[in-house]
Formats: sequence, structure tokens, C-alpha cells
Amino acid sequence: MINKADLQVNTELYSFIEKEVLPGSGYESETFWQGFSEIVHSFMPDNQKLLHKREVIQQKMDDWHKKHKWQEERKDYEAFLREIGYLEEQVEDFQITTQHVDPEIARQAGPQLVVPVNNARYALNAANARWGSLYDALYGTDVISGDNGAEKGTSYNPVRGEKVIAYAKKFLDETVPLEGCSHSDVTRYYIENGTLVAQMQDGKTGLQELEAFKGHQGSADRPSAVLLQHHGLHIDIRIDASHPIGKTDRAGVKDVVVEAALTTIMDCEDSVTAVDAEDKVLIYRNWLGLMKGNLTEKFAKGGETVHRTLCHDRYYTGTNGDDLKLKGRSLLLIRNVGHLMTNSMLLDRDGNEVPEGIADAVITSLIAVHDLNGKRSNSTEGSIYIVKPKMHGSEEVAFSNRLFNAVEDLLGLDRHTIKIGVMDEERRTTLNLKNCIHAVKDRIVFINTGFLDRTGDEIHTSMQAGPMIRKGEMKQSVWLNAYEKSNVDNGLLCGLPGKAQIGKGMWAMPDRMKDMMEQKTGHLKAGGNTAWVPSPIAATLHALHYHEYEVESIQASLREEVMNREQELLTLPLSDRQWSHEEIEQELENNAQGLLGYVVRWVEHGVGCSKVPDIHNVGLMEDRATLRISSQHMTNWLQHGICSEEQVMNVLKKMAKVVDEQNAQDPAYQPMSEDFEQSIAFQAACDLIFQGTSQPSGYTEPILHKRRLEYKEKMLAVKE
Ligand SMILES: CC(=O)SCCNC(=O)CCNC(=O)[C@H](O)C(C)(C)COP(=O)(O)OP(=O)(O)OC[C@H]1O[C@@H](n2cnc3c(N)ncnc32)[C@H](O)[C@@H]1OP(=O)(O)O
Ligand SMILES: O=CC(=O)O
Ligand SMILES: [Mg+2]
Repeated sequence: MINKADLQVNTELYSFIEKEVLPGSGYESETFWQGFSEIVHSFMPDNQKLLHKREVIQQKMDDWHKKHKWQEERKDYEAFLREIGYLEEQVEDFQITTQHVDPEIARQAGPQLVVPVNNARYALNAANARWGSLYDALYGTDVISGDNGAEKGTSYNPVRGEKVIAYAKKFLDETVPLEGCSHSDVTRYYIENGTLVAQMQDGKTGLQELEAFKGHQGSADRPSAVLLQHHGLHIDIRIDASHPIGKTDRAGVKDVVVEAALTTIMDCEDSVTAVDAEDKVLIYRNWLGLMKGNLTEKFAKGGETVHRTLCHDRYYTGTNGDDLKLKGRSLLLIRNVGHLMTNSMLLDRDGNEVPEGIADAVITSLIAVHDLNGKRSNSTEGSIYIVKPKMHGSEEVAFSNRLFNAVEDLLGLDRHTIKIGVMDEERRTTLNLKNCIHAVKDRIVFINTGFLDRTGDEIHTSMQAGPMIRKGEMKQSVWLNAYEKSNVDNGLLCGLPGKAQIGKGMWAMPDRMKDMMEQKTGHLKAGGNTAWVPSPIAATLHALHYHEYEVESIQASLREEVMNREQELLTLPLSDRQWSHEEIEQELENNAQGLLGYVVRWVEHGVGCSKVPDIHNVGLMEDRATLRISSQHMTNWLQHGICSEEQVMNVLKKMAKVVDEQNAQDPAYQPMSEDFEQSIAFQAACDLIFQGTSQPSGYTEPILHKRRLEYKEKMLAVKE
């Protein structure tokens, strides 16, 4: 550690900031560290108070539920929540006033991609996912069925290719239709007097909506790209008659590229493992590369070495003949960690670990200044976008607001340069969302229903009330539906449209794209102008939904349906069913399999987001939020005697063997079942369940961090 302005800074972090971040940022080292130290020392006590308040509230909740039967005393329950300050006095109506918001957030509706920022290969891919090949996305996924000779196979299958092309042309016909003909019938696209002409075998036609044509690449006569726009999103028809696919197409179309991930959240939180300075520096360094535009990664794929860099902007000839520039990359936001965790990379003057959220706010903003002072390749509006997770109630949001003010002062930035995306993912935030929005009304750029964390919090908060319904039933529960609606209500009521996003949650089945195409329109119909997707391919496909539905008008009509949903929000997902032994085993096994499959990779491989098969063999995206649900659910059933400790332990051991088999191909994998006592991952899984009631808000971070650090130390000792 290095002593710097009353702080003790890990040398790796110190040298990274001194040598890589501060140069070119315009800040002096001494002033920076002095200011950083002042922020740390003035904000730490409040941070601790807020965490203490969470504990006090939880204790009161537990006590209340132990003494009362919620089902029979709902009125008293509500009064009790007001009395303990869990339900806040609501602020008067107001409108948010956020300014300098990039159009990807303020005006366009489209997919939001999330990616673990510590993985440079994936992070680059995500930043570049602004544009996605529809042909590739369709060909590679189950959206196109493999029936009748259309299977994927190992080499290009023209039968499947035909289906892909037909799907894409149908999309064009529905989205940017031609007058009196289908895009499939076009033999040539060309531009005449700034207008798109589509030639068929027996004549020519144009677009039904002439203004949909925005530009082209190549010559007007033989364009290599035709740029269209619909519902604020671009579609680029790529033409090359010499290309293997273009050759097979009458008009030489080789692909349809769609504007996909308008925004991407670079995640420092639930999809990463970051337990010490080494891990944090990797995260900060990748973020720096993204903000400077020089992040690269080299890796082997398919027998070749791939050098991945950030995409450039795209240039077209506009309809008036002038150059038209479109962004080549997604607008990047950075998800900081919440208020809970501390990290040994930074100690205060008394040797206490500094809250990681405070460090993230300072360091990720400092890094983003390279974009603001540089080419503004990320935010043309000159904003820094921080997503803040896991805040409980408006006091905690107000704390973030004050912290961001202080960071702006330290960095000499205009007030509200730092924008905030508020994750509506804790019960106390949902119930007081209007107040939460009010606390950041000048800088808010989104509210998002993080339903996964939110489900975990629903279980933990009412842990003592009784056994909860099964995990799979949560999505249909009264509280969850009210939560989704009330989030939109509050967003509309506080004037988010036009300034900020009303966002919907993650599609957590990364390989089930057909299901996503059928179901995720629900997010738009419910008023979300963005929704989370787990991969660039999912972003490309989900983008089609925003052509199908125009969210702006949906939001306008939903404005009429805004109502108070407090009663539904306060409906606990308790069950009085008598489950059969098989049902209980199945529930436990499903939870245990996902939990172990995720935890083993977290603790022993440093992977924070994994695709883990459930007991029906569906690969599920697992992160710390899904882990929070499965662990808390098992704890809840244990707590209420639905299952015994012995039963849970047997299930864990059984499922550990299944997970071991699933990972058998990985030479770096250490089977848990070889020695349950010695397996740090297995022990972590046990802690998460058997110590679940005492985990703060049911979070998994404290145990995961402790066990990962233990594993790292063990590996270091083995090396030495
Ligand atoms: C509750 C919450 O907080 S949700 C938010 C947190 N969750 C996330 O961020 C999910 C991010 N997604 C992921 O990490 C991954 O998609 C996983 C773990 C779910 C699946 O990963 P994998 O099993 O490696 O996926 P798969 O093998 O199908 O695909 C890998 C390819 O897709 C790309 N890819 C997958 N996910 C992403 C992503 N989120 N961003 C960018 N690229 C991605 C990879 O770069 C890789 O392509 P490449 O070989 O050209 O580099
Ligand atoms: O962060 C997202 C969630 O669902 O939790
Ligand atoms: Mg979350």
C-alpha cells in the first residue's frame, strides 16, 4: 500500500491511476488524491449509516413477521411499514429535468446490452453491437427452425440460408414496404434524385414512405449499401453481387444489418468477480480503453487469431448528397457497484476498507473524462452515464446524488454531467420510486426493473413471513406484475419520456431466441423503451421488436392507466400449498444446480456470469442476482421446515456431481464431489443457503468475495 493524502492505496491501483489514467486527463496527481481522500472521508460515515439502517429495518421486519400473521393483519402491516420509515411520505408531483442526454437514451427506443466489463473480448463485442447482422443472428439461432433439411450443420446450409433470407425480406416488407412489390422481388436497388428506386423484372417502384430512405454507400447507380430508417432505428441493406450470399440474391443483397444495441451497460457489478485490487484494475483498465477508444484484444477462435478493436463510425451519402455520419458503437454506460461492499484496494486514514461504490464513482468518472475531453466518441452530449444498482429507498439515492455532486466538484465538471440510471431492484425502492426519482431528478437517465435482484429482495425481506411460492411462479405473482407496472407508472408520471429510459429486465435464456422473439415484445407493450439482452445476437433480434411496436405512442396511452398499486405491491408471495415430496425435491434440485454451477465458476475460475443448464437442460444466464434468488429461496424453505438441513445437503451433494459432469471437459475444473469438505466452491454454496437469513438483504457478495479470496490465497500458496 502507498500512503497518499490520508489514504492507503494498493500499489497496483496507484500505479494504474498515476501512469495510465491521470496523464492526459488534465488533473494533477496531488489535487486528485487530496480530493479523492476528502470524498472518502466525508462520505464513509453516511454510507455506513445507510447500511446500518437497512439492518435495523430488516430486524424490525423479521420481528414483526414472527409475531404477526401477515395474511390476517394486512392493515397493521402497512401501518407498521410507515411507522418504521419503510414506506416514505410521498413527494408532490414533479417532472425530471435531466439535460444533455444522448439521443440513444432520450429519443430512440431499442435494446440495451449488458456485458461483464472485465472480459475485454466480450466488452469490445458489446460496444460494437450497435449494428448487427440479421442474417447471422437468424442463421445461428433457433428463430429459424432446423426442420426439413434446414439444420445448422458444420458448413453453410443453403436450405437454412433460404429461410433466413425469406425471414429478413419479410421483415423489410413489414417495416419499410415497397409500393406494390416485395423486397424479395427486387432485382436492383439504385438511387435517383435522392430517392430509392427498387427495380423488379417488370418495372420499378419505390418505398411506400419515401422519407424512410436516408442514404447509401457506393455509387448511386450501384450502391453497396442502402440505408433506411424506421421508428428511429436504421436498417442497412448490404449489397454485393460477388459475395457468396449476394450471388444467390436477385438484387445482390448479402445481408441486412440492423441498428441493434443502442446502449450497452459495461458491468462492474453482478456479472463480474472483483474481490481485490488486481481484479478492479482490470475492470478500470478496460473501461479506460473503451473511453479512450483504444481497447483491443487478441484471441484464438476457430483456429485463427482474432484481433478485436472498436468499430468506427459509419459514413453514408445522405439524400441531399452530403456526408451522413452514424455512430458505429453503442452508447456506453457503466454499472458501478452498490453501497454495500468494501474492497481492500483502498483504505481510509484509520485503515478501514473504503466502500467500493465510492471508489467506483470517483474512478469510473475520472476515466470517462477521457471521452469528454477527447473525441466524445461515446457521449456527444458530454455526459457520463453511471448505472447505480441495489439502492434501498430515496435516502440511498440521495446519497448517490450527493456523491456524484462531490465527484463533479473534484473533477471540475459541470453539475449533473454525471447521469444516473436507477435500478429499481429493491423492494424499498419500488415502494418509494417516485421519491427515489425525485432525489436525482436533475440527472436521472433511467429506471430499470431489475426483476432478478428484486425477486431476491422480495424473498429476503419477508423471510420470516412464511414459505414462498416456487421460484418459477414468481413471474406470475401479484407483486411482480404490480412492480413492473408501477415502475412504468412512475416513469410516465415523472416525465421520463423524451429525457430518460423506462427500462425492462434481462432475457435470461441466451439460447432460446425463438421464445425471446415471441415473448419480449411484452416489454414494449408494457411501456419499456428499452430492455436488457444478454448478447449481441439477442440485441440484433430484439431490435426487430422496436420496428414492430412504437413505444412512444404506447407510453402515451399508458399514461391514462397510471394508478396506485401499493396494495398489490405489498402482496407477499407466500404459499399455503402442501407440496409433494417430488415437488420439493425438484424445486431444491433446480435451485441447487443453478447455484452450484454458477458458484463454482465464480469462486474457482473468477467468472461472474455463466450460462448454466437448469434441470430441464435449458442454459440459463446466471449472475449474482439469480444466485440471490436461488439461495434465498432454499433458505426460505429451510427456515419454514418445507425441507430439512439434511435434505438440502443431500440435494447439494447430488447436484454437485451433476455440475462436475457438466464441467468434465474443462481441464482447469476441480470437481466438487472429490472432497466436499475441501471444495471452497461447495462450501461457499452451503454458506449461501445455511447462512442465508443473516446475509445483508440476502446478497451473495459477502460470501462469494470471502470464498474467492480464500481460493486465491490457496492457489498462491500452491504456486509458492
Ligand atoms: C441480473 C443482471 O444483473 S443481468 C446483467 C448481467 N448479465 C450480463 O451481463 C449477461 C452478459 N452475458 C454473458 O456474459 C454471456 O452471454 C453468457 C455468460 C450469458 C453466455 O456466454 P457464453 O456461454 O460464452 O456465450 P456463447 O458461447 O453463446 O457466445 C459467446 C460469443 O458471444 C459473445 N457474447 C456473449 N455475450 C456477450 C455480451 N453480453 N456482450 C458481448 N458479446 C457477448 C462473445 O463475445 C462470444 O463471441 P466471440 O467468440 O466472437 O467473442
Ligand atoms: O440487475 C438486474 C436484475 O434483474 O437484478
Ligand atoms: Mg440486479
